[in-house]
Amino acid sequence: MDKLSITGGKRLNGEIMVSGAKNAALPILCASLLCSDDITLHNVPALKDIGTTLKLLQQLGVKSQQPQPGTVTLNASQVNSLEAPYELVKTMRASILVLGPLLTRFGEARVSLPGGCAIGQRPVDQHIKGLAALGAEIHIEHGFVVARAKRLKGASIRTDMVTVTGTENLMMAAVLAEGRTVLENAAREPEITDLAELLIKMGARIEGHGTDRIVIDGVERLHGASHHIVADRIEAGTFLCAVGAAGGDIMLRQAAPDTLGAVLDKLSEAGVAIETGPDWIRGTMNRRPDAVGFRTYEYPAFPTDMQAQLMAMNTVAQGTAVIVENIFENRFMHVQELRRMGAQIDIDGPTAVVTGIEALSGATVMATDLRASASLVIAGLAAEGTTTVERIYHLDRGYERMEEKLRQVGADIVRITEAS
Ligand SMILES: CC(=O)N[C@H]1[C@@H](OP(=O)(O)OP(=O)(O)OC[C@H]2O[C@@H](n3ccc(=O)[nH]c3=O)[C@H](O)[C@@H]2O)O[C@H](CO)[C@@H](O)[C@@H]1O
Ligand SMILES: C=C(OP(=O)(O)O)C(=O)O
Repeated sequence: MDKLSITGGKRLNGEIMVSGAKNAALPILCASLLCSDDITLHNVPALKDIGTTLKLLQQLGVKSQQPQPGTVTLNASQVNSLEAPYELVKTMRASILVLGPLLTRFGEARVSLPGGCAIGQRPVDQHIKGLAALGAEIHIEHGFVVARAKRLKGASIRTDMVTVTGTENLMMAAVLAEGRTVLENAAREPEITDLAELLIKMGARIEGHGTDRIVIDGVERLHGASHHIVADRIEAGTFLCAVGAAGGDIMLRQAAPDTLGAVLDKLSEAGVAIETGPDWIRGTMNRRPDAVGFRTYEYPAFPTDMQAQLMAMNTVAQGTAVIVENIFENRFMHVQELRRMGAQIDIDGPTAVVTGIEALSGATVMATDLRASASLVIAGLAAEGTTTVERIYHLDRGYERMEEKLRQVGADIVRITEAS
């Protein structure tokens, strides 16, 4: 299993190209199931989760080609299976995103229930409730969500909480339903907007994406389209936290600063000088950061997917930060690993109190989930001595060549590949 070895204390200086967003690319790949023409996608990041999704789509009968790095063409004219098996779904919860498209286009779908995941229970009851409201006969059978409907019928759906993949699944189901669907309490994440923009290019009639009320008028069929995936705001935010913790001056190219408002505000508050242009963000840090407290909420508030990384920066800040995780009930697993490096963090339920110290000390730590892994890399970059981050397969799910990108800006970081 691969590990990363990081010798901390190097300032980060130079340019990094931001990749396409994992969380936009995953639903968009699944949207290819909605028509029988070619869907061509650009700026698709080379990630393990993308590979898993392509494998799942191939098992369903979708043909895919990658004419050049970052470009994928998908064709779902010969779908021959309507089942997403446990073996693939268990490795990636986003596999649930084939449910809406398969059901609405083919009238049937069997998708394995994703397992309980590291960061929380993450049920899919709202996906099920929404599809039932659209007229699906839907139940759980032998660990699978089994859904059937001759043709879905538009309905008004208000989810009990804001759910990102829930909104995406229901939006994809509604585009081919008969009549109007109104999604109330919809998620407003930029990845929802990116998916809606692709669907509109495919002929869907959608309004209100980017707000909490999305109105979809179903159409008979969709057609081929091409689309450029939006920049990964979480990857960009992760590199900015790294510069906040380790110091330096980095320029992020191909970024989408307008999707990162809450994160850029917090970094500025911590003392990182932030400059932005239409597609770039520059972050400069010449001193120890100031502690910054924050609470995670749905977009446009501070994202849960950045909680661990900003916590890592806070471990070396001046002062004390209070951090509240409101989205997932078990998303502090990086804390005990950060403590191994000397971090002072107390946890009480969803609240973490971080008292900054002058310097962390390198240690061997274990990555437990995707963003926890990123926080350990940030801590390693800021620490004295060498940090070994084990189990980085989590990191490879969501960061494209992270160690190469960091090396490019002067970090001392290497991947150690060992036979498992
Ligand atoms: C592939 C993808 O885009 N993943 C993102 C997506 O995950 P994901 O879409 O799984 O997260 P949700 O927005 O659905 O989850 C929000 C909250 O709602 C709960 N919930 C959700 C659905 C449901 O049917 N029932 C229910 O109780 C969840 O347990 C969680 O507490 O949004 C999360 C919140 O921004 C991010 O951390 C993930 O990176
Ligand atoms: C939690 C995440 O992803 P997923 O929903 O795919 O587990 C993430 O991207 O931080």
